[in-house]
Amino acid sequence: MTSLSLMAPAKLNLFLHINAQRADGYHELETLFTFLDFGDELNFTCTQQDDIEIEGDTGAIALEDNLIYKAAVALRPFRSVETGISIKLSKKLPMGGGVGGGSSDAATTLLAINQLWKCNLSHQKLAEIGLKLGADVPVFVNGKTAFAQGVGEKLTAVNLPQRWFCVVFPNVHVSTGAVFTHPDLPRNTPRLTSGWQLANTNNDCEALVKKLYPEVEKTLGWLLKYGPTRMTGTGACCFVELDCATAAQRVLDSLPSCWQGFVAPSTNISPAHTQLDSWLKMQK
Ligand SMILES: C[C@@](CO)(OP(=O)(O)O)[C@H](O)COP(=O)(O)OP(=O)(O)OC[C@H]1O[C@@H](n2ccc(N)nc2=O)[C@H](O)[C@@H]1O
Ligand SMILES: Nc1ncnc2c1ncn2[C@@H]1O[C@H](COP(=O)(O)OP(=O)(O)O)[C@@H](O)[C@H]1O
Repeated sequence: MTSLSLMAPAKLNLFLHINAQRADGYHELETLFTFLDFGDELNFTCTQQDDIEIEGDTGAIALEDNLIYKAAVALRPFRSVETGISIKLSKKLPMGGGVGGGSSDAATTLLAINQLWKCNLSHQKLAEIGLKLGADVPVFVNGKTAFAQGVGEKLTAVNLPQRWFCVVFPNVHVSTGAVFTHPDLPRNTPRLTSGWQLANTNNDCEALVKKLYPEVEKTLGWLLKYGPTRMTGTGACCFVELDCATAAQRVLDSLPSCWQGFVAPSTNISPAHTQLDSWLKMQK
């Protein structure tokens, strides 16, 4: 049966400004998303049974709560072949880490099953479907480094120079919802009207998350000696930007054993899109 393997890459928020809160509780953001050439691995295979199976590193997440499953269910109405799907997940990204692990898995699932079930949906349509699964899903479906506004769905592609990052996960799970519903979260950063200089930006969630999770504050302090350091999304992952792989690896090698981490280069095009393009060429 036809099969397809794609990465679900990590994302970093190089900055994250919160401008306002909408009536529905979601927040208007301005953020700069970039992808890393590192992430979960998903293998998709069409099956004779008319069901959606997920195996591998699903952790404690129930099938119906898994964003991979939700993405597959969302595409079932558009299926034009009589097959089910079996999905093997190899998890590399920390859950609830601010690197978009769940959202990226969902987006990669939409991209892959759109092909295998011959749904023939545009990426615009997949992004609309993805937005219902999570605010971060559209940027992964779109697959380009982007300045994002709205809740994260209004995307303007940008090209950034490649940088190397060491990303550290201080082993605390930060709930995105808990941060966004916290009374102390700043929600009134003025919108960027004429572009941005990274030096004049920040992550508006950082001060609150440092207060709620001292381990995050410790991680940011430890990384600071190596270079410009920031928390991604609502955390808990923090990153330091470096000039080359060697410098990034040196940071990882000196990481305290109580923390996890990885190093990877940034990429303006999501690896999932690069892999999908190669797969499509081979189908011709
Ligand atoms: C904060 C960001 C920044 O990129 O990333 P993470 O830290 O999650 O990686 C995203 O906006 C997260 O996107 P995502 O992780 O898909 O969040 P969702 O599941 O849509 O929302 C989880 C909860 O976060 C809050 N939320 C999320 C996005 C947003 N623009 N405003 C919000 O208020 C809402 O309370 C929502 O119920
Ligand atoms: N396949 C999945 N991988 C990771 N998290 C998932 C998955 N499916 C559902 N989730 C849930 O989504 C949450 C993380 O969503 P995600 O978009 O990855 O945010 P973050 O960027 O904070 O990791 C996790 O707390 C987890 O409960």
